[in-house]
Amino acid sequence: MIEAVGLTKRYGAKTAVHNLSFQVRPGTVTGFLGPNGSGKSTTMRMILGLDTPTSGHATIGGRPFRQLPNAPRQVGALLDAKAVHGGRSARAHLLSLAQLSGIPARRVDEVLGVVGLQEVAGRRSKGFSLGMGQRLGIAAALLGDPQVLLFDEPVNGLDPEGILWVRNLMKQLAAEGRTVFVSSHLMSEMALTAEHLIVIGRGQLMADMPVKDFISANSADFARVRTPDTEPEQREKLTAALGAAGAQIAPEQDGALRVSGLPLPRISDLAHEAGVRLWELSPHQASLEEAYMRLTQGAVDYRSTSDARAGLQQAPGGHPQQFAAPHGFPPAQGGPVPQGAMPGAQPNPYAPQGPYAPQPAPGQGYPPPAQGAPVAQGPVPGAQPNPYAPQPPAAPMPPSAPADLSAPHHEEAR
Ligand SMILES: Nc1ncnc2c1ncn2[C@@H]1O[C@H](COP(=O)(O)OP(=O)(O)OP(=O)(O)O)[C@@H](O)[C@H]1O
Repeated sequence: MIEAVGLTKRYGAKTAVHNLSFQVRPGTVTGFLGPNGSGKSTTMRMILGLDTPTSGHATIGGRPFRQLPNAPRQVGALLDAKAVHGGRSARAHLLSLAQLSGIPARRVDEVLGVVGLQEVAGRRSKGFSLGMGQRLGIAAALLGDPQVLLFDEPVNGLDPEGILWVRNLMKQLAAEGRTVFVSSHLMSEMALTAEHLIVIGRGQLMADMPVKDFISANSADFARVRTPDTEPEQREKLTAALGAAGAQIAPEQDGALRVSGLPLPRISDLAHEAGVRLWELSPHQASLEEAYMRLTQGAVDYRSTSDARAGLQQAPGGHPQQFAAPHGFPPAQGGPVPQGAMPGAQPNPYAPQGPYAPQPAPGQGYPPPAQGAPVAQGPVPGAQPNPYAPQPPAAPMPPSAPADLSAPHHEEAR
């Protein structure tokens, strides 16, 4: 199990991680989500002993990473797939890591097979594509057959076949009882891979719960309701009846209505009472992506400005901006939801609310959005990109015992 207790990291005036506490349990894939710059990589680096917390601590199996006996046999990590000596072949790179950790050379060929790089094992890694580099990084993480695995954006640059492979690999590793902690920006992928989520925004915990609870806590279920296209007065009658009953209504681009706040049978009854025929009445649940956007929209540091050309796309009979989706929220199925166009419609049903809306830290408001470009990702000066590097004298590696990879997994790391 991985545990963070009150983890805080400040870089000068910048608080990258603030008082973060969570546990990552074995047996499930735990997704680690947050907008760019929210502190995911910093948190992972602190867990792996590559960054020192300003306060708080992180443990793996109850011990700080640097105090783990033979850490590479217990913990595997992919932080930066580019942190590889490009002049070495894939096999030579893995062999050098294996030798440092007392892992037998035969394991190198095993992991090359697992990640599908056998054919190119003799090629220098500097000629590798992004996806091949990711596979090599995953191979390095698996080398010690560890019980605890951390992956920072493992599907970066992978093609659909590669993404499916990573998904199945993560699930398989978790099904074997391992602790799997994986960050990603691909929400649809996380929805398929993770069972549990830890979401941070501006370095602070925003949610720690099963994926299904996260979606229902951060999304409003809604109904799509459609009246006969040929009879616009039916749509108006229904809108009035539903509005009077307390529903929130927003028109969808294809002419249907998005209705929330009323159960489906009640919508049906109200339509019946108003003498309105329905062509469609269907239940919808928001996706993980919608729920995530809704939760984190107040904690995004880097936003694109809208394209001036959008102003040229005049909506029929309306102002161009009426068709702009709320900031940071994807268009609903079937197209963007025009806001404020219907009488009685909620202008923005996606505004943060409820217990999971982001809150500033005590005594510390959210800092204003950072100016300028995001800090480039990659090896941070002074940080060690390779968790398998020999430990400093303060935390000496124990003598490398001849590895027996068929031995039972180390319980203390679980
Ligand atoms: N070595 C450093 N020095 C100064 N600031 C840093 C350093 N490392 C990270 N930061 C800052 O800390 C914040 C968190 O960065 P971090 O890389 O942990 O975020 P992230 O969630 O992993 O982002 P992304 O999703 O874009 O990879 C950012 O504002 C970043 O600029």
